[in-house]
Amino acid sequence: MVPQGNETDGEMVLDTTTFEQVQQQHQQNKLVVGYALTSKKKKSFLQPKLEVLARKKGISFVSIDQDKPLSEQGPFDVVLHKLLGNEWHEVIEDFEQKHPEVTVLDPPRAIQRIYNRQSMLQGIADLNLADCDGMICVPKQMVVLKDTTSSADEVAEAGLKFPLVAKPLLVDGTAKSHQLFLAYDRLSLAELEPPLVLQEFVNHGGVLFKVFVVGDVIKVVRRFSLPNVSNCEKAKVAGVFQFPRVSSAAASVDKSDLDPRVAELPPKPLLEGLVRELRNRLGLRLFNIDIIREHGSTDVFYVIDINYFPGYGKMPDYEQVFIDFFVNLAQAKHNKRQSVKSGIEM
Ligand SMILES: Nc1ncnc2c1ncn2[C@@H]1O[C@H](COP(=O)(O)OP(=O)(O)OP(=O)(O)O)[C@@H](O)[C@H]1O
Ligand SMILES: O=P(O)(O)O[C@H]1[C@H](OP(=O)(O)O)[C@@H](OP(=O)(O)O)[C@@H](O)[C@@H](O)[C@@H]1OP(=O)(O)O
Ligand SMILES: [Mg+2]
Ligand SMILES: [Mg+2]
Repeated sequence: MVPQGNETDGEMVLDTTTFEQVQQQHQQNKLVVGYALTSKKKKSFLQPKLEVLARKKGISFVSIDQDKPLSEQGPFDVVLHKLLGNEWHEVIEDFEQKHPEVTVLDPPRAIQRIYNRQSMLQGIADLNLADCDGMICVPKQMVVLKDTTSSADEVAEAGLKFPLVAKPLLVDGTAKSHQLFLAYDRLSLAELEPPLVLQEFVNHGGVLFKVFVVGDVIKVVRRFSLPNVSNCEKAKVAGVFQFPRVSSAAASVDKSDLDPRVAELPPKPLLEGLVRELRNRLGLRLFNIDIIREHGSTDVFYVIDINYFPGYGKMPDYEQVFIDFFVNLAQAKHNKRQSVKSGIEM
């Protein structure tokens, strides 16, 4: 039996499958996906439509009990996880080592790399994307670990131009790690709280492209972003200003309301090349990339952010995309088992 969704205090509860039932499903060659997600993520991702489609394909979602040893639960074919804290990553890492037969989405070490806004973007500017109909850059940036007062000189030495976006260095899932500021001048840097990265603000016409990745599948949506900063504004304004979180709004932007030069999606070959390279380099299968087009250009793009297991509930058709993804995982596992078996029989 596949777990049934119940509404309790507005929250989906999907953990009614018993240990015996999980074992039974596993023996019947079905795919069992163990999940360890924050309640917010559980609610946005494990929606009823996903559950219905999954049930039809013999895929079941089973809640992982964080208070019990992971190895004593399941057996799982896939472990899907996004929780706060390093402790959890240690648990998953240990589990991965002991259970190489289980697909862990995704490996903690790979996730940790993009939870740091410095290592997140490292290497992107050097990717080999020739013949991909465009150019991928990253904004110039530097890390400030302690004293923001002395960082004004370092900013000048590094050749960074104001205004600068100040972003908390570590993304730890808290609201604070998404609290960004725009600093217009040297003096204002003293008001910022390290550790952070200071990144050049790139004018991009107020539209951002969210590129969602699920295994081999790529889906792009447009979101509103911050407007351009004019030269006049740069000359007149001083101080630091907190960013509104415009780009994580639930709704995508309608293309018809925008200047076509701004709204045009990045070329498909460029996105495919970028995602292929990033998937391999980062070792992640579930992530999204925030990309902006340099204002006035048609083919120069900047990667400004990468997120692990982002808000897929906002990706069109995410339910079917995930079902296909899981079905392919099950098929690949089956093929592997068969080839091992025939190897033994030969
Ligand atoms: N270098 C930049 N130049 C121009 N705009 C930027 C830049 N960096 C960030 N922004 C704007 O600020 C928003 C938030 O920045 P960023 O995506 O890095 O933060 P975040 O907290 O990781 O966001 P998310 O909710 O996507 O995880 C971007 O979506 C974009 O609108
Ligand atoms: O809040 P949403 O569900 O939309 O998802 C957001 C997600 O929050 P959640 O993982 O707690 O859900 C964020 O994760 P943390 O960095 O805070 O870990 C980050 O990935 C955002 O970029 C996602 O928004 P998106 O960029 O996809 O619009
Ligand atoms: Mg972002
Ligand atoms: Mg982010």
